[in-house]
Amino acid sequence: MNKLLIIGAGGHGKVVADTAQASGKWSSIAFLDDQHILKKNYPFPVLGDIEHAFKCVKDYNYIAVAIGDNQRRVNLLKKFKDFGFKLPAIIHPSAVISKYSIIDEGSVIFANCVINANAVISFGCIINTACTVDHDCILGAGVHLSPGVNLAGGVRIGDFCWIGIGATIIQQITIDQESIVGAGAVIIENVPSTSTVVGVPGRVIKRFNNEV
Ligand SMILES: CC(=O)SCCNC(=O)CCNC(=O)[C@H](O)C(C)(C)COP(=O)(O)OP(=O)(O)OC[C@H]1O[C@@H](n2cnc3c(N)ncnc32)[C@H](O)[C@@H]1OP(=O)(O)O
Repeated sequence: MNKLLIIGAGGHGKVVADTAQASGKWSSIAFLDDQHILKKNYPFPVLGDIEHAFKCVKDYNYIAVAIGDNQRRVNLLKKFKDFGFKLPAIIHPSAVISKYSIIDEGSVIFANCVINANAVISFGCIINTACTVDHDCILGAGVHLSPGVNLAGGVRIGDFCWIGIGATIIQQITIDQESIVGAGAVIIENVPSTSTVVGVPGRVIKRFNNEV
């Protein structure tokens, strides 16, 4: 039977567990969290801290990392993969996924998302509730689309970008790596790497964590 460990028992972890359970692919689901003493009243057990994973590989063959920090999530996924865990793509049954799209391992796709033809969701992405990713979009590793993000056709998003809740990105735009798009922004021009962009239309307010 397939058994799933989830690293991180916070809010995002709850939704990952709920999504995994809804997908019906796991006979057993449990969490690991470094603050496991605080995590009572979860519908799934919290077995111990994150290091405990290395003792669980014989009992739990799959692992998901439910940590919001994009770089840390990807680093942990790679570490657990090297150790012998399988990394599932966890997809809610209400999501509509084109058979011509690619969803890489370690990614999660929550309820009511639509992923259209030729889209690529790379390693360790979070496609949060009710996002649409249209045809030919390419998302790098560790991208997080917050709830309700809409990407038009052919959008490219670099590694470790975070796109805020309700943002909209028009067709053929490139958002370079490690950038942040603010909640509700409408992006109509390419965004350079390590930028923070907010507003309608989007404007860069920070680069390399400094004001511009
Ligand atoms: C399931 C989940 O919960 S997933 C998580 C969903 N959450 C989100 O999507 C949150 C997205 N985060 C944001 O939008 C944030 O405001 C960020 C990341 C864009 C900016 O955060 P910070 O870097 O801390 O910027 P800060 O708060 O200092 O704001 C800087 C300026 O930008 C403005 N600003 C910040 N965010 C926005 C926004 N989304 N739209 C318009 N203006 C904004 C601020 O008002 C401020 O303006 P001022 O200088 O004129 O006062």
